[in-house]
Amino acid sequence: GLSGYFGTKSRYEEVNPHLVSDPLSLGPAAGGSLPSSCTPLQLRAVLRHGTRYPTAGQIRRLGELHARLLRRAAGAAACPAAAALADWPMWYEESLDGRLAPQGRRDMEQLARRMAARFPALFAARRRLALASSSKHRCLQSGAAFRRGLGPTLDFGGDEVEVEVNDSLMRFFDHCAKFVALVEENDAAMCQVNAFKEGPEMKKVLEKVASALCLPVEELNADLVQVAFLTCSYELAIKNVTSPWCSLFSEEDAKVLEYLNDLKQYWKRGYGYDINSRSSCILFQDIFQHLDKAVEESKSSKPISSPLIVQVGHAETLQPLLALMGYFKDDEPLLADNYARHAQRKFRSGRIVPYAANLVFVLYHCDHVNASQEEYQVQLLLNEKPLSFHHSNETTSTYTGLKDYYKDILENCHFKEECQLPKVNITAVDEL
Ligand SMILES: O=P(O)(O)O[C@@H]1[C@@H](OP(=O)(O)O)[C@H](OP(=O)(O)O)[C@H](O)[C@H](OP(=O)(O)O)[C@H]1OP(=O)(O)O
Repeated sequence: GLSGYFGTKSRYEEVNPHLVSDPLSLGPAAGGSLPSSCTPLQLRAVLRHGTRYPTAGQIRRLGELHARLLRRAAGAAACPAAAALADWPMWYEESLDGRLAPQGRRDMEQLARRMAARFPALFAARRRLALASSSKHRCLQSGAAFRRGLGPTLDFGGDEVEVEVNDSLMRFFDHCAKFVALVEENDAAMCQVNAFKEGPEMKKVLEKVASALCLPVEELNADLVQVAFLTCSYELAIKNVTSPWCSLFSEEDAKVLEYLNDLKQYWKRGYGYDINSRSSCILFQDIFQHLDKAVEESKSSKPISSPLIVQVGHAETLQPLLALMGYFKDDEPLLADNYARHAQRKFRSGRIVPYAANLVFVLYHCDHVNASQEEYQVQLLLNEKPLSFHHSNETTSTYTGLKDYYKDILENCHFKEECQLPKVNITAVDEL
């Protein structure tokens, strides 16, 4: 099927297929677990919102393409694919603009229930849950759904869904002037993405789609073909149906369109430019400040003030953070002209940040089993699967070992300085 190639529009089930038959299953047991003398002290989760509707811009494009097919279908010659799509009811309205879909609420409720089942001691009654979110509607709604998923038996301080808006941590990219000016608002920054849209792989896809739709190829462009592919992904994620839009694409085409989406993620949120990941150091440091605090409290036998911290953001919250930490980095950059060389790449956004993606830091306190064992240990889970630490290749690390590995970021990455616009007016991409 095509569903493995939907990039950031992938269902969470793509990375955890066992959830299809049982949404509450914890899946295969993760290796490398800690001894029973270790108890979790703090859990910090950074989530992407659940399944959402397309953004207004994409809905507008889809409307345009659909209208074109309607006009085409009114013409003389028979063209079955175009006729089928002209008949397809265009039900997306611009007002849906990236809002959380009902499936997105379920994504979050179920994720919360699995997390609680995985860490029963932390999610026990009367533990404090600090819940924060980006100001976007889909994230606030995701936060509320997550909390609802924890259910009435867990007492997190009454019924009111208190989700704190925290854009400085969840939308740090908006507040980073250097990122906004040099990447977000700089057309030249996306030159690899734009070059790929005009390149030979996309040209082939365009010609195939144009021929299936009996349209002159000049009437199509990469953005319209991409929206057709996106619609296939949205219909599956939101409505769980295989839409007629999917029939326009083969698996080969899907791989090309996945690469197009990954190129955007790479240059806007990943390794493409340093500022993409550096802008997230404010979030990275916040995570370690809270871990530090929990260690201090534990050392002085105080109750942990924030045992559970859950924050809901975007693909563009998680992806830069993972890049800052060095995950999913290929030897070669993703470029318009090295599609073929990247068939086995690590950077596949559908595997990293599907809907409801989650990165979880768990801090443990371990009673001394022997003198050499460190008291504080950490585990990292991405989409509920252990991530190996780069410094050890293991799935658990001593807290001091982890801090030592990221010492430079923790000490020398300052959001304000990193995000300051350079005094000279640079917009050339090679100077970024
Ligand atoms: O779906 P698109 O192409 O409109 O892009 C989304 C962005 O919309 P925009 O291009 O600014 O209109 C959208 O931007 P806003 O937050 O709406 O400003 C997000 O960046 C979204 O990521 P996520 O789904 O919230 O994790 C973006 O989605 P992904 O690129 O993460 O799939």
